[in-house]
Amino acid sequence: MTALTALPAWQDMLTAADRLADVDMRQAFQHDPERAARYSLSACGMLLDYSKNRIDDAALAALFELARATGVEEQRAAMFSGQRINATEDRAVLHTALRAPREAVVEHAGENVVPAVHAVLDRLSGFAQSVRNGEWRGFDGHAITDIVNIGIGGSDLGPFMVCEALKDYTAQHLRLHFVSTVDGWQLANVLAGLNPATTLFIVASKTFTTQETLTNARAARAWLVAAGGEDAVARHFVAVSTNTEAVCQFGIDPANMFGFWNWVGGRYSLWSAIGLPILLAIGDIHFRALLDGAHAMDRHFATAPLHGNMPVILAMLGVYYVNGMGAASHLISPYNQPLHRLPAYLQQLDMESNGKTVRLDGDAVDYQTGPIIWGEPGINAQHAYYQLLHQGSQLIPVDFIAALSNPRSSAEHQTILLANFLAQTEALMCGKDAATVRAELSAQGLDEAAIAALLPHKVFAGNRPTNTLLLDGLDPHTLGGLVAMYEHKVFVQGVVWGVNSYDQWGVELGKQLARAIEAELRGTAPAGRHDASTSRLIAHVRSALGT
Ligand SMILES: O=P(O)(O)OC[C@H]1O[C@H](O)[C@H](O)[C@@H](O)[C@@H]1O
Repeated sequence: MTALTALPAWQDMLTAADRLADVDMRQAFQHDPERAARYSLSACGMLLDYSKNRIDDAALAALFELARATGVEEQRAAMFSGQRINATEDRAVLHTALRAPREAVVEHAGENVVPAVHAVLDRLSGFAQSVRNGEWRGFDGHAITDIVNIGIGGSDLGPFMVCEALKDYTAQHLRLHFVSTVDGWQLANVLAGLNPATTLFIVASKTFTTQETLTNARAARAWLVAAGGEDAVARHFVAVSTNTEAVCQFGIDPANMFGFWNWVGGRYSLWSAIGLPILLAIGDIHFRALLDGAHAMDRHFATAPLHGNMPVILAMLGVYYVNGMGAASHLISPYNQPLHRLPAYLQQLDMESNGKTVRLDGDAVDYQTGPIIWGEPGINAQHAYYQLLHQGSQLIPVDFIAALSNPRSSAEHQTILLANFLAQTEALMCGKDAATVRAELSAQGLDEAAIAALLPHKVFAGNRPTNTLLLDGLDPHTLGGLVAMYEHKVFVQGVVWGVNSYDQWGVELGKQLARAIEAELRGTAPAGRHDASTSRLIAHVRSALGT
């Protein structure tokens, strides 16, 4: 038994989950007229209603006690104050410093990092402004029309998600493109529509060693040089990285490089220079509003008591379902189309952070950790996989997310969208019992035999948990708060489970093996020792490649 499962608060959480696994939430609402108000809170332009969960005051008390007992408050203070909580990489975790106001003081290794953060931000703003207003010219004197961000993982998902989410704030005259995969189809497809003389490439890589990114960057560079010569590189390539040496080696002038720091995790980096595509798309004022929104959530997370703390509430509900009720996944259901990349972004944020089975102290866990995060825009999902949510055998907690203000959508569209949004959480909780189904079928004139045959298929058990998040609008400030809220949710869960949410050793093995297989596929290395399946597949691929 680990220290975690031996905690009285852990046992109390399990007891509460046992007691409430089959609670009838409908009855809980009937018995407590204050339930919806009591289990709701507003912060940072968002209303969170978590009343449609299998909880009561005692269960919540156990969950907050578990957070306290596992040191969430101490670890939170340690993170904000720059302690090296990413122990396996011996690094601080200070993405919160990236959105700290200019006058704030955040110490790292005895130095206030905020002035350096703002110095890079100011440089980025100046550069973005010159591209946006056409002062920055390409090799033949024309202004930039297209920006291609070349990056993967945290150097792609965050900027891409935000650029999509804030489309309404985007400069019309600049087109953004994101190239991430080393399936050369993607780069070829993007470049096919572009003019080298008016295209700016951002090579975004924290480490500047990522094979996919460097392969794409080399190909893009060759494409540019073929049109504009070597001298064109300085006008058309900028780099975002923590690795100045590798940027120089690649052939990008450090004057065209924007740096950040190893205390910013890749999946927590959209607030840093990695956010350059966002800055180019939405401009300085809106980018700073995004940072301010995230900062407001940082303050909320740092100061609100656990029971009134959005990220803590969401995190502990998640722990409750994973460990108390066996939920294996968690669905993210945004109803605003511009949030279509939010689930993918949160997949990396959550699963790369908490998809671990070894605790920080080196011991194996004896409990489940991070759930599978999945999702698509909600209304499309209603017409696809919601069947499984309503009548499937899995317990799948859902976050329903929608913006109240949606200026580009007509009142007609918005009303229908929100009606569906609300109806789903109601249906998931209330379900439809046999008596109601029977009455409906009988009103349709079905005879008793037909009713008996159809009835079990049309019953909805209900009692399925959801959180409802209503955003005032899908604006930069609120989006910043929403993203920061999920960052902190992941942090809290990581603390409870005792894992290091800030490393990602699990992605290394595949990369290591790929290097060896790559040489075999090229025919530059003899056949290696593989399992029979892999050897046979390598031979099959080699014959297709003709090597
Ligand atoms: O920004 P980079 O150093 O190129 O890294 C890009 C991505 O690749 C890695 O494999 C990690 O799994 C991610 O956490 C990271 O965001």
